[in-house]
Amino acid sequence: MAYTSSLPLPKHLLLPNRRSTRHRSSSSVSFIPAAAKASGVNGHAPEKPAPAPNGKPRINGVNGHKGVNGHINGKKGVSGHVNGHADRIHLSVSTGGGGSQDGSGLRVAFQGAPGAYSEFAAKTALPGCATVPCRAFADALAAVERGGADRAILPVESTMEGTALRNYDLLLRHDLVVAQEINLFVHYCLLAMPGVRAAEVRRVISHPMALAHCGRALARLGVDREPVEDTAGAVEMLRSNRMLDTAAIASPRAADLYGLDVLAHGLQDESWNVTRFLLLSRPAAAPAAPPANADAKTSMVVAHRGGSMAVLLKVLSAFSSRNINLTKLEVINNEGDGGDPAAAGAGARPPVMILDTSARGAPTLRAFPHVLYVDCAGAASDPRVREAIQEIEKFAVFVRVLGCYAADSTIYDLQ
Ligand SMILES: O=C(O)C(=O)C[C@]1(C(=O)O)C=C[C@@H](O)C=C1
Repeated sequence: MAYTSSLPLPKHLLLPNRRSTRHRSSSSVSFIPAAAKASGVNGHAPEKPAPAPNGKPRINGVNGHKGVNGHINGKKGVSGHVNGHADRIHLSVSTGGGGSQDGSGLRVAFQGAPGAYSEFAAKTALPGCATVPCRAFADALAAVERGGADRAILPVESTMEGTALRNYDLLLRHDLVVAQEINLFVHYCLLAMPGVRAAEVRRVISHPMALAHCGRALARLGVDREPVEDTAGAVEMLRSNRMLDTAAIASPRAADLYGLDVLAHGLQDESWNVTRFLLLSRPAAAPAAPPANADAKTSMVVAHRGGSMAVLLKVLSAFSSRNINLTKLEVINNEGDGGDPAAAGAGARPPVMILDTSARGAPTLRAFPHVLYVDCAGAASDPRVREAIQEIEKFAVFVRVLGCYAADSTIYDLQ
């Protein structure tokens, strides 16, 4: 499993590949904001912060992280620095596509039933939006492509899981761009039908990620685990089937929404559990460039011929020579098989499929065994970022810019 870490702890910079598949490796450096962690005590989540000016609860991010290239991203936050840490407020983001600042008029597709974390993330990013439940993330993305929704929301990394490669795979197959990012604190609760006691629970159902994130607590409970489509879907299932020997892992909000009892709070193995979501849009309906007062971020995927170390150095040099900070770097390789899954044998992961929208005519899906996922500070229109991409294009097989949007280091706490 890939691992995502937060700065500024140097030991987090180079992390082992924990993915169990033999032929694909993935290693990442990725920076979900770490400010609140730094201010927490003994690994416990810090006290709940005052609500942000827009009424959303927030945990302040740090704007003083050291980046991969050692460059310090020391730009001023909206309210200035304290000891090098910026107390940032939520950046307002132009929603484009006819929506207003708070997203009213926009339909946001999410995976799961009402009450899923993805829906909360959408509603936090765009409080005025209408949410559209979908069975799977693929359906949410397809809804946007077909015009049935204006945005899709996709969890792409978490502090416990690292990069959600399954969702990057989806993103790359679609002609959609990143319009906005949002970080959400994920608190898991154990929910059961009213009156059911913890000792009566024999089985726990939830989204596979939620079950994985709560592995230790579930082992202590000694219960069976069963994966279902999403956390809120598990709660809905419990309710509609009046299951009395089963509990669900979901949010406290889902408990309210479906009228279930909360048997336990904070079930996750790590108290610090943040998920980063991306809001995706059709390219034509994406917001214009981020507002001038916002720090911009550009996401891209770089496909190359392999020989990762040399390529990696060249990519890093393209950015560091221009003093551009990286906020994410994920290396994906099919190892030892030249990228040929047939030669690699059973268990090999197929190459990454990326929709190439650059050519004239219909976009085509292309297969690449070696790719890098890169997020850098700065707008795609910034001459330094443009030049860095042009330099990378000289040695890469293919580069696709996935979006340029306002960087948001705020972590929202919906507890
Ligand atoms: O099932 C949900 O509630 C979701 O929004 C999905 C999802 C995920 O896919 O990672 C999102 C965040 C949580 O970590 C658990 C599950």
